Amino acid sequence: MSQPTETVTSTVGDVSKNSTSVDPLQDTEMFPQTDGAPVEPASKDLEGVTDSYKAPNGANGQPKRQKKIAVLTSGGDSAGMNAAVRAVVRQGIARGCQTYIIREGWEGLVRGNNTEPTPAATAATSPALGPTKSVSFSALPPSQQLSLSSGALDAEDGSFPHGVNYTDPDWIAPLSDAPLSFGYGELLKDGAGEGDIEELSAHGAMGLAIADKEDEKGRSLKGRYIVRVGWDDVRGWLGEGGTLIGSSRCPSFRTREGRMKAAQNLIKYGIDCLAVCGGDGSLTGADMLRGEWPGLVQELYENGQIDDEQKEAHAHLNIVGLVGSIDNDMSMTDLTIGALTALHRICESIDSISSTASSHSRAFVIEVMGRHCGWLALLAGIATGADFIFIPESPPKSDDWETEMCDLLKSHRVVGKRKSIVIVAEGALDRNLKPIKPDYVKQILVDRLGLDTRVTTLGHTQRGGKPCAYDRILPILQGVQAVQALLDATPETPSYMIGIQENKITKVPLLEAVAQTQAVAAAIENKEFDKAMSYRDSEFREMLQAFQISSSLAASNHVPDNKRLRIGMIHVGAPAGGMNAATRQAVRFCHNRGHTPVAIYNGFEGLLDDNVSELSWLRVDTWTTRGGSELGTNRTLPSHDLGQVAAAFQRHNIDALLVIGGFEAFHSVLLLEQARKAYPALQIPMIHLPATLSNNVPLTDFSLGSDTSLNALVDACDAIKQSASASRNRVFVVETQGGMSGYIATLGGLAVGAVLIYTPEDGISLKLLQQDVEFLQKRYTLDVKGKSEGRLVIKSEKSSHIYTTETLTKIFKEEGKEIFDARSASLGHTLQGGVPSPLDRTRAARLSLRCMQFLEEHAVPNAQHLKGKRHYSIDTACMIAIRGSKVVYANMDEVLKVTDMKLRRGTDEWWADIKRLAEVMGGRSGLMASSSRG
Ligand SMILES: Nc1ncnc2c1ncn2[C@@H]1O[C@H](COP(=O)(O)OP(=O)(O)OP(=O)(O)O)[C@@H](O)[C@H]1O
Ligand SMILES: O=P(O)(O)OC[C@H]1O[C@](O)(CO)[C@@H](O)[C@@H]1O
Ligand SMILES: [Mg+2]
Repeated sequence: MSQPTETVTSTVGDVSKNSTSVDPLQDTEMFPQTDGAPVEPASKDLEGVTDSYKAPNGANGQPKRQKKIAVLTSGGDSAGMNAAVRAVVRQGIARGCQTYIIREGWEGLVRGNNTEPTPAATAATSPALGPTKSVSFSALPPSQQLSLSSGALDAEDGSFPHGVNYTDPDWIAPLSDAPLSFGYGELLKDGAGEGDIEELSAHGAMGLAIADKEDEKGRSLKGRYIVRVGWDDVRGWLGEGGTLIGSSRCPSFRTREGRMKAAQNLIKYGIDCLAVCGGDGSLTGADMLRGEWPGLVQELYENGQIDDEQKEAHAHLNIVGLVGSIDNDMSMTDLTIGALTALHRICESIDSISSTASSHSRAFVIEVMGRHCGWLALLAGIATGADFIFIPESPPKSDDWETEMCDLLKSHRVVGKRKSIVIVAEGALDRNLKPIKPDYVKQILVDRLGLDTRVTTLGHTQRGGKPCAYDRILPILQGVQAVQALLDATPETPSYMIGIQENKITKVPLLEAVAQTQAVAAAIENKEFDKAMSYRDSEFREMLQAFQISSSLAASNHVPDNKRLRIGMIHVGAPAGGMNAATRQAVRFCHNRGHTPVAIYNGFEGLLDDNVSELSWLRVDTWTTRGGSELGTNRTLPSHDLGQVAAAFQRHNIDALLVIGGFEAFHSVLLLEQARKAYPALQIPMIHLPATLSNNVPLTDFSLGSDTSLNALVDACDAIKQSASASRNRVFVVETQGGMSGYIATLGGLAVGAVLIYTPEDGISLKLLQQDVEFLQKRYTLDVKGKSEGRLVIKSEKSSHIYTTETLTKIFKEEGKEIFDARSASLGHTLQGGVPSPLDRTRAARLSLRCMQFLEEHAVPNAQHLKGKRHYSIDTACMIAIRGSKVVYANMDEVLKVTDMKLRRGTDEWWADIKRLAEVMGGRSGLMASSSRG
């Protein structure tokens, strides 16, 4: 990973100069100053913080400072920010740090705390431990309190796989050593902000009633922006939309004076590590604060606002960025926290609009968010099968885009399409940088095509609502790595931004990511659109290509007649979300290139019955949104009758084969490849596109359908947890599908905050059950009486033959005694999901396009007439796989090497370590860790 260059530094420098002029519309002052008073001189008194922890001694016998980590959310809110805050807080505590939240983004940091906490608020609650337990970290070896190396850093490209080493028992700080709650969590969750209990009380009984609701102990957040939090303060936050700690656009932080106040407040509270979750602007601000830090500290010292000790202790500030923004506009990461949830909201809306559009044969012009980035519009276009999109990075090709658009929509109408959907990104531009606005687009459609057209602006509905599964998992994985990056930071290391590339959590220098993001905007401003696209990640470019191919009916891309292929498409195994979207993209590719898409219905059984036909462009139009399998699928393998399968390929002149499905689909390609020698008709290129909710296909990190399934699980578990919480003291054992793979249980468990997860990989033993019961008893005992949270235990269906879901539930019920109760729920086939998730739809389109390109590259036309004259190497019978940060084609030999054919799963499941992480985040590891080791 290259370090930021000087040019990059000067780019950022320019931004800071320009940014002193604040756009009043962008940065509305949200919070009137409460007293207008300047921030008081910093004192070392840790106002409102009760734990008088004994810092352990360092090597020289002097007390060591315990790390203090604060987290804030800034810029436009996005779903998943709460999960990020929860992850930073819990991971920070698990690593022996003190944790703080900063309310209202940079604004809160500039303001600091103007009020003292009420006496009640100073009492940290940890019922079993007494109200103000001192935190004794002397029990921990010193190495655990400061920089712990992940050991998993991939030196090659500066990124690391998912793991901090969760399996190391010494890694985790005992949870019982720290106060579980400081009491503010519930207030924040209930939406309390600047309430003023005294003032409300002055308004009589009504006021009191409201005040009572805010906090029965008289706690208030008024004037308090830097708030100490404990483990339980962030409980129940995973499923909440927006950001519970508040966000803002803060004009004063754009000024040095504002950042000076922020620095003073950080020092005042002894905070030396800061995690910032926000968009490009917020992270630019973070980078500026870190860059200016030495100067700010010096100035505070010279002004007498901090003393020698503080100056020395705060010579460096460690900052890490988590990218939270629905726009997905940050460079050097594939996805930002919240972008996928916004895509969920958009797809829900456009799916609904589509049915009414079709009923009335109407056109709809839909505006989606994205000030400078077309990701939402592009992905929504693919996921919903829209006809035309406008995005800032890639404006329509011609200056006369009106004609370009009308021609395309007309071509769709000519083949019989009843509806027309045009998606316009908020920041859409033409090639001359003139904004393209929905009303104008509508007028064109009415005037030129005579279409009955409506405009819908989705607005802030896109930013709201509960996070999808991925926007819970991603912020947890990234939040954990953010804490790691903070603990690993030295004065010499740059500030990092935690990102993701395909399925690999990465850390990249913040400065570089910010500079590249700004370079996209600059390229657009300079009308260098190719350059702007080149700065977006490769996924973005492939998605655009997939969209263009799927919506164009032009013959201009047709290959010459003698290169045209008949490409077979078949579904094998159980249905999975995204199978139909993948097939649609494959069919559209064929039409775009002049090939013939040949559908094989009902799997290999159907092939033997000659249940085969060609698919038209229009026939697959609505398939993006359809769950299940439109072709029909079953588990029959070609080995059922290999000879007849080969004969059928010959009869139908199949030149190449796309196989979409799970483990059986992989097995089918393997069998077909192995039979190539015996049957010349099988001498065709073939590719497997993994699709199964179990995600048990070896080698690939993800199969289509697994995201849909996780979302179905999350929805169900949210409802179950609500019931469990309402009934108090209740544990729910939730059974998931997944065959011999614990993927759904593990990732689902992480996403819903399950306290225990059982998988076939790890199995269940009596000893484990005893420990788990002990943990549950401990955990419920620590809850504030009458306020117990419902807790979830996720059990994969094949975790144990003996300890079935029913048995487990009975054991928990019996052993819970008066402390907790137990119930069970089995999710069964609901996990196949209804409507496929946007991630599965778009991933399907992208991977399917790659598969078709692979087949086109390797196939020869009229394969069946060249019997015996062709010999394909094993490299032409492949699986397309997402592997770490890459999409790869792996031949059957390569796949076999990492396959356990008996257990029908991979031998190197990338997520194995995530179960340990889920145990950390659910509290089991910390609570069961001994505080007496040393
Ligand atoms: N150049 C800058 N210098 C200092 N602070 C900045 C700078 N740019 C932004 N900030 C701070 O970050 C805040 C949020 O920035 P912005 O409004 O650009 O949103 P964002 O973080 O990009 O998120 P999103 O675009 O997703 O809404 C600003 O109000 C300001 O306080
Ligand atoms: O909520 P606000 O402050 O009006 O900001 C809206 C903007 O924020 C975003 O949602 C995120 O940057 C943009 O897509 C949108 O233009
Ligand atoms: Mg932004």
